[in-house]
Amino acid sequence: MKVGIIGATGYAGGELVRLLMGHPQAEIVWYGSRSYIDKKYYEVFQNMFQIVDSKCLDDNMEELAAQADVIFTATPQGFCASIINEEILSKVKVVDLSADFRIKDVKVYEEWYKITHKSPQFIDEAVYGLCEINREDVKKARLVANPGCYPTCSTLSIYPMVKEGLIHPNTIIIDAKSGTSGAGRGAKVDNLYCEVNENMKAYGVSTHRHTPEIEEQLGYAAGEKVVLNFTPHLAPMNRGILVTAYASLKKEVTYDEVKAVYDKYYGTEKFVRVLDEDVCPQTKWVEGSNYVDVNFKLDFRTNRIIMMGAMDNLVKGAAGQAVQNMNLMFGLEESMGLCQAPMFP
Ligand SMILES: NC(=O)C1=CN([C@@H]2O[C@H](COP(=O)(O)OP(=O)(O)OC[C@H]3O[C@@H](n4cnc5c(N)ncnc54)[C@H](OP(=O)(O)O)[C@@H]3O)[C@@H](O)[C@H]2O)C=CC1
Ligand SMILES: CC(=O)N[C@@H](CCC(=O)OP(=O)(O)O)C(=O)O
Repeated sequence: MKVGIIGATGYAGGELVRLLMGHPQAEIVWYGSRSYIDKKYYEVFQNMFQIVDSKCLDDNMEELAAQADVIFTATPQGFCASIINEEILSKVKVVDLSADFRIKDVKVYEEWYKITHKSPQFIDEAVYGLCEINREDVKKARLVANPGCYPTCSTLSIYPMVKEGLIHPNTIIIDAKSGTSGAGRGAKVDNLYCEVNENMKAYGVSTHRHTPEIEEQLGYAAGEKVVLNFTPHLAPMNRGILVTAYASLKKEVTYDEVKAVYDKYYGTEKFVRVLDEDVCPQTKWVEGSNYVDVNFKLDFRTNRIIMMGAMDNLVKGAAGQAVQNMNLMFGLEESMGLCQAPMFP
């Protein structure tokens, strides 16, 4: 399968290259860039020295669509929507890592992202690529909206409880932490070493753009509109997302009952691991892998449940999930190229 990556010189694009190098059916034919056109790819990422000798190319989607079977857009918000058209989609499948096609209500997208959507006509068709939940639709898709990093970890951690109607969805509070690679490779003062190292800070409090994405996905599970609190924090680590979410229980439940619910949804899932009782997910246990570790704790004193999740933002939160989607779209084994065990320590 011939693969083109627009935004191959970013963190998510770089991770796509790393994963696809180990994919037995994929050959990268286009290393797309905006700032490094004609430079060798390994000059941008020296970890690819003597591994990738190709040059970076521009973002000519028409030419790329003629050469590739699948295109990944690992580009800023608004880019994919600005270049997609019917001709491209008739020739090639597209997995967009940005948020352009994740939110079904274009007004909500424009309000939270502060940009005008350039291709609203494709929003309905796009499939939200949370593989464990939308697998059958992904298999038939031409255009997949790869979920956001926080929404992947948050939704998978909470989904079984909402779907089974065991919690009041409007009491959900999500506290999340991310490593700095989640912010991309672009230079920003907030992400300088001295600002991040030995420091923890909340950001986007009550305004983070992943809020409506999580609300929409949990809303489908609940069968009703969901409104929740989501607070992200920047953590002094390269990779990883940790979610701790709280919600009120609708009725008394036992550990075994809730464990059975998580096993019902994830027992046969390769990439979602429901940990043993009292084991809390850690970012280090999933680093470099496509796994999401989830678990929960019942707090009988407050009649609330605490739901936890950990994953690597660049793998299951971006490039790994994008490859998982590609595998489904092309009828390949879903885990192909994604079986790396997590790195530790
Ligand atoms: N980092 C993460 O953990 C996650 C990221 N995402 C999403 O993936 C996308 C990429 O993120 P990330 O890799 O972190 O960002 P980076 O800033 O690291 O990379 C952005 C990439 O897009 C390219 N680019 C920027 N502007 C343009 C443009 N106008 N035309 C064409 N290419 C352009 C850059 O090219 P160049 O360097 O050559 O200028 C670079 O390759 C974003 O939509 C992000 O929200 C989703 C989930 C997780
Ligand atoms: C640490 C950090 O800054 N993280 C980014 C999330 C990046 C991301 O995943 O963006 P999309 O999912 O929307 O494409 C942020 O909070 O904006």
